Amino acid sequence: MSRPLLRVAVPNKGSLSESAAEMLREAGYRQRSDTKELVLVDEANGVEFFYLRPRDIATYVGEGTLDCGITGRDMLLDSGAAADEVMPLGFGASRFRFAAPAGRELTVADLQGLRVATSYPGLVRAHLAEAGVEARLIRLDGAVESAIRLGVADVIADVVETGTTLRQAGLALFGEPILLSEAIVIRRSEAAEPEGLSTLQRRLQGVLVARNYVMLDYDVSAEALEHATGLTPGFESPTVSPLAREGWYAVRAMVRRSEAQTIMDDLWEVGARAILVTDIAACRL
Ligand SMILES: Nc1ncnc2c1ncn2[C@@H]1O[C@H](COP(=O)(O)OP(=O)(O)OP(=O)(O)O)[C@@H](O)[C@H]1O
Ligand SMILES: O=P(O)(O)OC[C@H]1O[C@H](OP(=O)(O)OP(=O)(O)O)[C@H](O)[C@@H]1O
Ligand SMILES: [Mg+2]
Repeated sequence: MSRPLLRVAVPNKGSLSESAAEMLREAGYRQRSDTKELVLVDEANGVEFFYLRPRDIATYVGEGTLDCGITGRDMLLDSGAAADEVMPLGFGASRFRFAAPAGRELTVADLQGLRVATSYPGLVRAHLAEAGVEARLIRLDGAVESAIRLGVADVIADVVETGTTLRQAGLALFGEPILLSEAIVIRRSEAAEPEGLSTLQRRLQGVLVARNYVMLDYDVSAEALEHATGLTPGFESPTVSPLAREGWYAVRAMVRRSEAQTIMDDLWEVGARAILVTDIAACRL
């Protein structure tokens, strides 16, 4: 008997869509070749992908019509849907912040009675309630940075990545970040774990590791072995094998890609030689 397909929501447009599809491809799944396709069945991997607006994904997953999905943490929390984050995906990072015309020194307490424009009213309402501030929310679909200049709001709350859009609108940030967001996998709250979700998660985790880690190999003498392996402890522990040459060892360990060059310098200093770095194509840890 064939297993039911895992039904996965993927952003069809916007900031997250390309990176999400790329990550799923790296995890071995088929992805659509035409951006107009709405559904793609990957029979061999037991998954069916539904391409939906990122903002709607939490609703589908929360209602249980789809098993899981990829969306932004900010969108999940804004939606109020009965869905939970199961893993962060390391792309689509942004901050959700208040901004006002540059030079207007404000704090969150000053928002009492002011008009706040945003595309994320759920998120802002919850944040203001926690701060005990009552403001009037003006819900806009996008291009929120224009709301102040056009006279419909006093301040805005919006997604900030580089800050370029804010600066161009003559706005400046104030207050603490409301949220640090990134792309995440979500599933329905308080429901049995969908069959196949743990495989999807392991595959995506494998992509994250392959992206963020490299394999380091080197040769080292018995005297320097302890010092060298201290620099490369690996995940569990490094693989140490004796070399044909008496008193020498080959060591293999995973290290963070961002730290590889510094670790190579340090290994050289303690006497390691033939230090090699190779990419990891895929992994399950
Ligand atoms: N520079 C960015 N601009 C907008 N969203 C970003 C950015 N970087 C990351 N994100 C994340 O992407 C998601 C927003 O996606 P998207 O921009 O596709 O939605 P949207 O603004 O509602 O749609 P659209 O802009 O197509 O109307 C959010 O989770 C957000 O945090
Ligand atoms: O800090 P930055 O790098 O400038 O990026 C943030 C901007 O990008 C997003 O807009 P998007 O392109 O999604 O358009 P939208 O406002 O219509 O959603 C977001 O809403 C900000 O406006
Ligand atoms: Mg947008």
